Amino acid sequence: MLKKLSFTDEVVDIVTPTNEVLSAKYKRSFAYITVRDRLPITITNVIDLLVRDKDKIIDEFGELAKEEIKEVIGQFSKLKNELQTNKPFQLLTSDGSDVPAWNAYYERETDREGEVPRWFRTSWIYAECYMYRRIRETFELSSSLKTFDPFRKSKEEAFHSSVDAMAILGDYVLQQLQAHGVKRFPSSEMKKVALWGNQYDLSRPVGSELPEENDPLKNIQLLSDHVLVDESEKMWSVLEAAAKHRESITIDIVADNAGYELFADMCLADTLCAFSLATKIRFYVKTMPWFISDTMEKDFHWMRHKLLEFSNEYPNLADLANRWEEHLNLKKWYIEVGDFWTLPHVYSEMKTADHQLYDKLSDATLIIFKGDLNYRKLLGETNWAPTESFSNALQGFHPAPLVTLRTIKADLICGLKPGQAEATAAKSEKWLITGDYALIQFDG
Ligand SMILES: O=P(O)(O)OC[C@@]1(O)O[C@H](CO)[C@@H](O)[C@@H]1O
Ligand SMILES: [Mn+2]
Repeated sequence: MLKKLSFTDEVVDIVTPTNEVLSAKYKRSFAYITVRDRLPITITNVIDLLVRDKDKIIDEFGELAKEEIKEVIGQFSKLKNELQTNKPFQLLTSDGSDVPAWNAYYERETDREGEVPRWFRTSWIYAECYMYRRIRETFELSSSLKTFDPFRKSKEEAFHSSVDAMAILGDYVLQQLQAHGVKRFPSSEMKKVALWGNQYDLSRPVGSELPEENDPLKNIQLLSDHVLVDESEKMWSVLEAAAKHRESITIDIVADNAGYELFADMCLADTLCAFSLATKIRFYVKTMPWFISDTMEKDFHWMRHKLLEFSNEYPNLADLANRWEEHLNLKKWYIEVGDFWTLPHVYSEMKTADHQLYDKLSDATLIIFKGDLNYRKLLGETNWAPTESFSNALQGFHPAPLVTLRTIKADLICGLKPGQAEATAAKSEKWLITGDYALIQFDG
C-alpha cells in the first residue's frame, strides 16, 4: 500500500529561492512559521474571545447570538483543522460584494497551480488573506453576528495603552501647527513618526517588542540608524514642486494599523495640510477586520470620539480630534473604502483587477503606502535580491509617485546597497522580522 503523504512531506527544507514568490512551502521562511504557528494562534484567540466574552456579546448582539456563538466556534475549529492538515481552499459562499473577485482568484490560482490551492503550497499572501476572509465569512453567514469584529477588543486595548505616547506626540504636533508660516515643515520628525508608528501592529512576531521608550520623539532618535533606506527627500521634492506650481495637491495614504499608527498618520496628514504641502488627503482603509489591527472606517471614527473624551486630561488630543473632524466636514479629508485592499491581489495586478481604483490613485500627487503588508503587495510578495531596485520590484505598478513607510516585518526586501543586507544580518540575525529596522523607499 502506498504511504499516505502528510503535508509536511511537501514542504521543502530551504529558504525562499531568489525571485520566487514567498510561500509556506519553504520551511526556512517566515511564511512557513506564520502559517504553521501564527495563523492557528489567531484563530484560537478568536475562539477564546467568543468563549470568554459570550455574555457581553449576547447583550450586544441579541439572544440569537447564544446559539450562533457555538456554531461559529465549531466553524473556527474546523477552519483551524483545515489549515493544520493542509486541506484545499474552498470557494466563498457568502453574499459579500467581494466574493466574485475572491472566487475568480481561486479559479485562476487553481489553473496556475494545476490543483486547488492549499495552505502550505500556495503563496503566503493568498493563504494569509484567505484566513482572514474565512473568519469574516463565518460571521457573515450568521444571522446575529454579521457585523461582529473579533479584533475590536484588541484594537481598543492597544489604543488605550498608547494614549501617553499619543499625548506626547500630540503636544509636539500642535506646537508645529501653531508655528506654520513662521517655521519650516518639520519633515524629518514627521516622516519618522509616521514610519515608526508602523511598529504598533497587533500581529507582531514573537520576540519583537514595542519600544520601551514611551516618548515617540526620543524613540525616533534612538532608531535613527535603523532606517536602511531613506529616500524621503525625493518625496518632499515632489510635494514642494507641486506646492510651487499647482493649487491642488492630493495625497493618498494607504493606511495600515488602527490606534497609535493611525494617530501618527493623521498627525502627518494634518501637518502637511497646515504647511500647504497637501490640499486634499484620502485615507484608504479596510472594509473588514484584517490582519488583526488594520484600520476600518469605524476604527477611524471610534478613535476620533475617544480622543474627544480626553478633553480634561489631554486637551491637545481633543483639539486634534476636533481639527480632524473639521477636515472631514470641509471635505479636505476623505475616508475611502473599497474591496480591493482585502483581496489577495498584489499591486501589479491592480490595473486589471480594479482599474477604477488604479485610475483614482493616478490622480494623486503622491501615494503613501504604510506598513509591511502593503510592502509585500507592492513587491509582488517576491523574494527579490536585496539589491534589486525598488522600481523594478514594483513590476509596472506606478499609478503616481509613491513612497513606502515600512518597518521590516517579513523576509523580503529590495533597494539595498551591495553588502548592506549582510552587514545588517551580522548585527541582528532576525533583522527582517522584528520591526526594528525600517525603509522609506520612493518611486517617482
Ligand atoms: O502590515 P503590518 O501591520 O505592518 O504588518 C503585518 C504583519 O504583522 O503581518 C504579517 C505576518 O502575519 C507580516 O507581513 C507583518 O509582520
Ligand atoms: Mn497591519
